[in-house]
Parts: sequence; C-alpha cells; structure tokens
Amino acid sequence: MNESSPSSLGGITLCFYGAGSMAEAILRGLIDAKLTNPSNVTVMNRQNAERLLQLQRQYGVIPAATDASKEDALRTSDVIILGMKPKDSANALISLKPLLRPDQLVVSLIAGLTIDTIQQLLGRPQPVVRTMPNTSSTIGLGATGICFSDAVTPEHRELALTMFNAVGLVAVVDEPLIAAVNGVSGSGPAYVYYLMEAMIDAGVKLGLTREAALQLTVQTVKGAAEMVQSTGENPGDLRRKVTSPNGTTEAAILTLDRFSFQEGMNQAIVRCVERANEMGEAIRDEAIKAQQA
Ligand SMILES: NC(=O)C1=CN([C@@H]2O[C@H](COP(=O)(O)OP(=O)(O)OC[C@H]3O[C@@H](n4cnc5c(N)ncnc54)[C@H](O)[C@@H]3O)[C@@H](O)[C@H]2O)C=CC1
Ligand SMILES: O=C(O)[C@@H]1CCC=N1
Repeated sequence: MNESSPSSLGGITLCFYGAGSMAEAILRGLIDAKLTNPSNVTVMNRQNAERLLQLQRQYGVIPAATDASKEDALRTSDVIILGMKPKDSANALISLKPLLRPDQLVVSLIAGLTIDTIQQLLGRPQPVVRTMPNTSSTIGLGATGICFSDAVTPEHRELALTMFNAVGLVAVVDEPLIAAVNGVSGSGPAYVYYLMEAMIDAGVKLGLTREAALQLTVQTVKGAAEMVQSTGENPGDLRRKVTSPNGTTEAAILTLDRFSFQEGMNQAIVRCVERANEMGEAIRDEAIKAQQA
C-alpha cells in the first residue's frame, strides 16, 4: 500500500490555500513529523486573520492575511494545497489561474472536485495531485487515497507521497475510486465517532459514569483496530472469537441485525459516494458557466 518515499521535503515551500480543519490536520502532521520547517509553510483563508495568527502561534507557520501576501505566496510556493470547501473551490481556482506557473504542483484535498475540473478552471494541464485524506492525519494516523494527473512528474509524485506518508497510510488509486475512498476513510472517522457516541450514551444509561463509559469505549475501539492490524486476522474472524454461541455478544449482534446494521452502513457509504459525485458535478457546472461568462 505505502509506496516508499524520501523522509524530508527539504526546502520545498507549501502554501495552504484554505486553512481550516483538514489543512491544519495535514500541516500539523507534517511539522510534528519534522518533514518540513514551519517557515516553509504559508497559510491563508478568506478573511479570518485571527485563525491565521493562531496557526502561526501554534505551529510557527507563516500567515498570509493581506491580498498582496496571498498573491505572493500563491505565485511563489512550490506546492499549492487546495483546502477550501467544495462550494468555494471554483472561485478560488479562478483567482489562482493568473498567478500560477506551469511547474507549481497543485494538491487538492477537496471532496468531489476532479482533476479535469481543476484543469478546466486553471485553463491548462497543471500538474495536479488529487487526494482524499482524513483528519487522523493530525496524529500521523491518517488514511489518504491519492491519484495523479498526467502532467505530474516522477519528482512531484514522490513529493506528494512523501507528504502524505508522513501523516499516515497512503493508497494510490485510479481517480474514479477516490469517491470510494471518501466513503470508507475520508468520512470514516465520523462513523467511528458516531458509533462511540452511541456506545458511551448506552453505557451512561446503564449507570456508568460518562468518564468511565468514554474510557472503556476508547480503549475498546483502539484495541479492536490494533488487533486487526497486529494479528492480521480479518475483522469477521475476530468478531466470531468474541461471539460465544448463545452468549451475550450474539444477543447484541442479533439485535444490531434486527436494525439492519450492516445494510445501514453499506447504504451510508453508498450515499456518501453519491454525494461526493454530486458535489463534483456541481463544481464542474460552475466551471462550465465560468468559462461561458
Ligand atoms: N474535514 C474533513 O474531515 C475532510 C475534509 N476534506 C476536504 O477538505 C476541504 C476543507 O474541509 P475543512 O477543512 O473541513 O473545511 P473548513 O471550513 O474547516 O476550512 C475551509 C477553509 O477554506 C478557506 N477558504 C474558502 N474560500 C477561500 C478562498 N477563496 N481563499 C482562501 N481560503 C478560502 C476558509 O476560510 C477556511 O479556512 C473540503 O474541500 C473537504 O471536502 C477532505 C477529507 C476530510
Ligand atoms: O464531509 C465532507 O464533505 C468532508 C469530505 C470527507 C470528510 N469530510
């Protein structure tokens, strides 16, 4: 799964165009892993200068709060990381178009936005790396799906793999499968947190303190994930080992089945993928309108 890559970004400069939660997860992961010096990282957002100062205080990165400093960072950084919401991406790419040099690498974190739409909005076959990361990149345990445009050079590819390997696991996939990655691991932490919320609330209803229910749930989720990874056994086999015939776990699993747990999970992920594609189409339509205007 993980392709090998060098351990440092050297003096490569990075510009986070959009500095919200996903951008912070990645920049924090890169800085904690000592992959880059914070002075090589510029952050910008639409208008929240206080947020940029907070990122500067916390990580030592460079804030670009004025129009001039934003333009300068976008013109000069080696890598531009698109970290805005999908709905803001068409306008952001239209503003980026006149500033970019053909050799700057564009790395997108944006759900649904295709390489083709990025290139249409930029008006040229810019090297583009499309990714679908997740917020666990913050602690180096991210899971990122990644694909590359034709204009990406072997050096760009290595650079992108180095960045995302530093913050977790990387799966190189064909672009149409990025939506599936979105469904499984991009949005996946939220499903797990949702499960944890339900387990904790049930524990509290049964009389545990919230703190005890939280600690027991966290350790259970951590231990279960670690068991799959360290034993190499598949989750189904491990589940069966917990489930004694006619025992307590079987009673619980049969109850989950009565509520169509597996089907619910399957439908949730299918809907997530559909939504990613819908959002991608909406941005593509905006791109077409912008070109006709
Ligand atoms: N949050 C998550 O778990 C994941 C998010 N993503 C993708 O990451 C992207 C960002 O998501 P979040 O960080 O959650 O959003 P967020 O709302 O926390 O951050 C978005 C940032 O973009 C900035 N922005 C918007 N338009 C801009 C412009 N024209 N110029 C400069 N900055 C601009 C906003 O000011 C804000 O700082 C989205 O496209 C999302 O699909 C991908 C995987 C996981
Ligand atoms: O909810 C979203 O649209 C983003 C993409 C994956 C996780 N969060």
